[in-house]
This record gives sequence, C-alpha cells and structure tokens, in this order.
Amino acid sequence: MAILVGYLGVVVAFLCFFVLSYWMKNKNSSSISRDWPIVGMLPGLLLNVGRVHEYTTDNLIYLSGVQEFKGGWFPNSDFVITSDPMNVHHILTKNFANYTKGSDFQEVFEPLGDGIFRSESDVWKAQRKFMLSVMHDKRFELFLKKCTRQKVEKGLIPVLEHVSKLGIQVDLQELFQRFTFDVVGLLVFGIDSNSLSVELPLIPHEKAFDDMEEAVFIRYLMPKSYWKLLKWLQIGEEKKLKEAWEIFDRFLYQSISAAREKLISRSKSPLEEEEEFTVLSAFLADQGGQTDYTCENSNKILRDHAFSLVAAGRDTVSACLTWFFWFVATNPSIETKILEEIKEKLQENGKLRFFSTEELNSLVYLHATLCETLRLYPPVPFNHKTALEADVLPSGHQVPQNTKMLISFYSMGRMHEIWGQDCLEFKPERWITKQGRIMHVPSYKFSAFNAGPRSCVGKEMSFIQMKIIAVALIWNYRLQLVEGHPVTPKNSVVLHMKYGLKLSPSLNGRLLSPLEALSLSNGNLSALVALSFSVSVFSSRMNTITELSSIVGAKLTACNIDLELCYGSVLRPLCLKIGGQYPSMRRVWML
Ligand code: HEM
Repeated sequence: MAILVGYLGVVVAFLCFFVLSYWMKNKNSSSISRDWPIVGMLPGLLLNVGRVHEYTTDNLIYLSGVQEFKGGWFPNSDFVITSDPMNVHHILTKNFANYTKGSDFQEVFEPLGDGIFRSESDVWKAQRKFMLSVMHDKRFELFLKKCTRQKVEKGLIPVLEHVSKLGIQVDLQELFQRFTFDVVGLLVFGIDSNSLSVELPLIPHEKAFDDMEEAVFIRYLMPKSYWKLLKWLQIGEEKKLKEAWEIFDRFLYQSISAAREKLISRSKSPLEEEEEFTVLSAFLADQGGQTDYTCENSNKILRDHAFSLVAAGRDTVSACLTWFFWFVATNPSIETKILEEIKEKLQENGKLRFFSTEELNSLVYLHATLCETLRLYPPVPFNHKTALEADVLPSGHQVPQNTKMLISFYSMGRMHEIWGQDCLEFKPERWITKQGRIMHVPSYKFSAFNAGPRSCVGKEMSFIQMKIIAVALIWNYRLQLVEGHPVTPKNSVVLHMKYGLKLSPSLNGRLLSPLEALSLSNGNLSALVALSFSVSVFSSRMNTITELSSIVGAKLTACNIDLELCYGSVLRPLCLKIGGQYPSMRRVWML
C-alpha cells in the first residue's frame, strides 16, 4: 500500500510539474507562497521557478527572514529557508555541529564524489587542512598569479583585441568561464585546456560541466520523487546528467594521467627548476613520497578533489566577474573611479607597470566594487544544511530533527535590516570607511563566501584573480553593453547570467594610445605603429576619429611628421595588415 501511495505521489508530482510548467510560461506570478491542500506551497514555487531568487526574496522580506516551506503530501519536500543573519550565525557557526550537509545534499550533488563539498566529520577536516595548506603555500600563490597574468595576456587580451578590431559583440560571461576553466586546469593538473582563444573552440568537457550543473539544480529544486523517476527512466535532465558526467569524468581521468606523466618526467630530471605548484603535485606529495607518482589507486580521490576544485573555482569567479563588469559597463562613474585608482596606484610613465599582490590590496575602490557585486549577486546563491537534532533558531522558529535548512545568500543581500533602505542600490561606497579602508562586515551578514568552519578556502585567491583581470580589462578597454541585451540570473547552482553578458569592447586608448605613444617616443617609427594600430581600430568610429583629430594633429605637426608619407609608407600597409581596415585619405588628413 505504501509503495502504491509513493508511486501515486510520483505521478501526481510529475503531472503537477508539467501542468504548472506550462502555466509558468504564460504567467509570471510574484505572489507570496500559499499553502494549498495536498500540494502545499509547491504551486507557488513551480509558477515562479524562472525567478526563484526574487520569489524567495519576496517571501523572506514578507515573512521577516524565515519561511517554513510546506511541500504538501510529497515526501521530503518541507524545508525552512532563512535570510536572518542571527539564524545564519547560529546554523553556520554557533551550532555548527548540529547542521550537516545531510543525505539529500549527498544525493543531489552525487557527481562531486567524495571531495570536500560532500565530506563530513574527520574526512572533511583532513581535506580542509590539505586545501588550506595548498592555498596558503607561497608557491601556489606565485603559480596562481603567473597563470592568471599569462591567461590575461595570451588568452583574454587577444580575444578582446580581435573582437574590438572587427567591431563585433562578445559574451563576456563565456570568456570568463573559459578563462577560469583554463586557469583552474593549470592550477589543479598543470594542464591548459586552451579553451580561451580567438576561435572560441567547442570544448566538450567544458560543455559537459555546464550540463551537469543545470541538471543538479533541477534535482535541488524539485521533489526527490520527481528527479528519481527521471533517473530511473533515464529521460530528461537525468539522461543529460549521466551523459555529461561520463564526458567530464573522461576528461578528469585523462588529465590526471597526463599530469602524472608530466610529474614523473620532471622527477627524472631533478636539475630542472620547479616552476609549477599544482594541487595534484601537492596531493601526491601529501600522500607520502614526493616521487611516487605512479600509484593508480589514488585516482578516484584525485578525481573527486579535482572535480571539487573545478566546481569551486571555475564558476564562482567567472560569475562574480560577469556581474561586476555588468555594473561597471552600466555605471560610467564607477568605471572612472576604478580607473583613477589604477592610475594613481599602478601607473608609471603612462603605462600599467608590473604590480605586486600588496599593491592590488591597495585598490580599495576596486575591492569595494567587487564586494558590492558579491552582496547583490553572490555566485553561490543558496546554502543547504540538515538539522541532526531538534533545535530552536534565534528567531524563535522550531526546527524538528532532520529538517532541511536553506540559507538564501541572494536574499540576504537584499534585506533592509542588514544593508539599510538603499539595499537595492549598487553603492561600492558603502564598503569604505571614513579612513578610506575596507569596512569589515561579519560573515554572517555578508555570506557570499559562507561563514563559520566551512567558509570558503579560496576567498583570497579569488580576489587576487578577479583584481588582476579587472585591472587589465578596465585599463585597456571600454566595455559597452549591447543595447537591449536582457540581463537576468539563470536557474543554476551558480548565479550565472541567463543570456550571458553581451558587450562591444573597444580599445580604451590606453593599450596603444596614439597620444601617449607619440609623446613617449617623439614621433619615431614605433609611435607610428601605435598610431596606425589605433587608427585601424578606431577607423569605423568616426566620433572617436574626430575627437582625436585635433589633439593628435597638433602633436603630429609638433613632431614634424609628413602625413602623406606616413599614409603611403607606414599607415596604410600597417592598417591593412593589422585590422584589414584603414582610414580614408580624408580621415588621415584630418589627423
Ligand atoms: C568569488 C569566488 C568564490 C565564492 C563566492 C565562493 C563561495 C563559497 C561558498 C559559499 C562556499 C560554501 C559552500 C558549501 O558549504 O556548500 C565555498 C566553499 C569552498 N570554496 Fe569557495 N568560493 C569562491 C571561490 C573559490 C575558489 C577560487 C576556490 C579554490 C579553487 C574555492 C574553494 C572552496 C572550497 C574548497 C570550499 C569548501 C570549504 C569546506 O567545505 O570546508 N572557492 N565557497
């Protein structure tokens, strides 16, 4: 009988989902959850599944930070969701031992294997200790900076140069995902997938990773009976998940083998200078015996470590950077302030000079802008816990044993009680003290990196990486949002943008500014190369040409350069070679 009721429940869940999915396409309800007979609050959730973060936030604001969600007759569908900082402090720190990830989390995030995100107790403690030792190793920091800078120079800048020369649009979110995917591969295995190149190649294992993320989010959102049925029938998202999982595992195991071979060959030539410090090399050394890289039985745990790190480091950083550049592109005053700060702290003779991590830390306004981005768009929008024992939250709500608990980091950034009446405004200034330092906000209020014993171990590393990228792009490019491009969060475990971030980048003039180049080199050939390059880039943009013309014209006259000679001998061939575009004689004459 129980089995029959169970299957009936599954069938009803299935029907409900499809009927409500259909309604959802035609309706966009923002109403607060209603508790219906039999189906509980599921209809509201399903109707709002396309705007789940806003819906959750509306509910939490209305219910003063705690909602007891009822899933009707569907087994395992009740949970408590909160955005109240005192509850968050209680769950993540004060009563940490009572709130574990729980069996539901284990099932939903099954592809992560036995890595740090799914582990508990002593296994988790040992894994965290290892991760922290890697993150705090100076060699790892150096390798991280080296990989990031090289990816900027050899990956990101060439793609943006190509795109800006052609005057076309680019999806910055895709570029950042490719960027962090390549860098995380280098940091973990010492192997570059080279997904960030001008051709933007289709990388099957990268796509597989995205597919897995989407399927896991459906598991997270839907009643267990629903996705279990899909899994059993091997249809829909569950079929997609299985296929993607196989592809991604193939990539992980191949990378592990390749990395092992690299380490073996390096260990045979000890005179060669150690230039990489990868997580894999640290792990193998940690397992005892710096040179025993052949042991195959650690492959599974290496796979799980690697998967966790790719999951941790790829999408979080790329999602944060995407929302950050959306704010920068739509707030010119913020872009100007960041640029002024870079000029003040990192400019030398009109050029961006090589800078240290300490100098990156001095970019207070940039740091504040990143924090403000993380407040409103935390890359990990929810955290999931299960209460081992019955408990009472500081808000007074009863928590029966085994209750599923969700913390909405997304909603926490939108609570008046935490951030004031202007909480929906993007204001980096709120992070800066009167003394010009970064304001300390306790992690139970600003929880983008989680709080308590399980807080993110990659926080420092993320800021270093994001700042290197932000400085390079803001210095070199003007990024304009494509008009009418819709910007909205995607349904996923990570807060991506649903339609990507379409921008038209153009050279800022700072990479090879004709003015700077002319004044620095006093009209010699390299100045002409710089000038011709800029002209080739700007030639399709008459306004820029006109703006530049009077100033550059004066400089050229002062430098005594024969324009007609330039045009024939240097500018035209160079422009043709570099951009395929070149300015008309009239425009050059204006210059
Ligand atoms: C903007 C970037 C990042 C954000 C917002 C972020 C956020 C978070 C959050 C919310 C958690 C808790 C997840 C949970 O308990 O389920 C977490 C944990 C973790 N993060 Fe990050 N993360 C970022 C970047 C990174 C990077 C780059 C790495 C390293 C490659 C990393 C490594 C980890 C690890 C290993 C944990 C597990 C800690 C534990 O369970 O003890 N994170 N992160």
